[in-house]
Amino acid sequence: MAAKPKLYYFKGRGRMESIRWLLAAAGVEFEEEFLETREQYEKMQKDGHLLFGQVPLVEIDGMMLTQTRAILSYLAAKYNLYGKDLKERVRIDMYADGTQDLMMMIAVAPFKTPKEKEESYDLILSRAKTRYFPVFEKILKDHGEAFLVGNQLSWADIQLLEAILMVEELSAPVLSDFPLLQAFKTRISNIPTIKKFLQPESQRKPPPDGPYVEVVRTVLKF
Ligand SMILES: N[C@@H](CCC(=O)N[C@@H](CS)C(=O)NCC(=O)O)C(=O)O
Repeated sequence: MAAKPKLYYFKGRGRMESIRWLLAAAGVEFEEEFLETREQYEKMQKDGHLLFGQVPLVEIDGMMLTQTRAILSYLAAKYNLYGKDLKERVRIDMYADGTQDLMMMIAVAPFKTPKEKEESYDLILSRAKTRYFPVFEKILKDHGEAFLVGNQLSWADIQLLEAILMVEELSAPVLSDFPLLQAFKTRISNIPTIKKFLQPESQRKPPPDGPYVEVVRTVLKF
């Protein structure tokens, strides 16, 4: 049996969380090593596994992979979550890049000053409601299927659910004007592997708190 993928990152969401989501949705078990000290990070640098000196790092199929998007597209292809042809694939890429942009705005906000943080959250909610959610509502309407692309689950669906839940943590309810997205959320949340990942005991990480922000600052020295 192939070794389980191993994820090297902080004990929090950041750039690794979408990778955790994709593996979990694919029903793949994974191990994690958490970065907690500067020494650990320096050792990883010395070992030469961090291509550009950065995490996420994922050990899988005999490879040490970095660069979040490269890792996500490898996993999407490997676990049949990347459409049936190039045209589906490029739409999945567009949708996943869009939700990733929105989620990165949320991920960096806790590292800002309280005033900047407040402004960021206002901007995120406005972007979610006026830029991203209307687009996905229309895609679901025009496509008329249970999924964003084609007629089977893809990386785009998984990441959109992740993004919706992150925005809802900032201000629920955010989907009242988006009935198709509300139904999509219910539908995708009930896929058994995803339902399992949404349980409290899973490897899904909570929203960042003060101690997490401090660990990241200490390890990365900023
Ligand atoms: N483009 C890279 C960016 C990775 C990145 O910025 N990682 C941060 C932690 S979330 C890091 O390792 N920063 C240390 C540094 O840039 O020196 C990716 O998407 O994986």
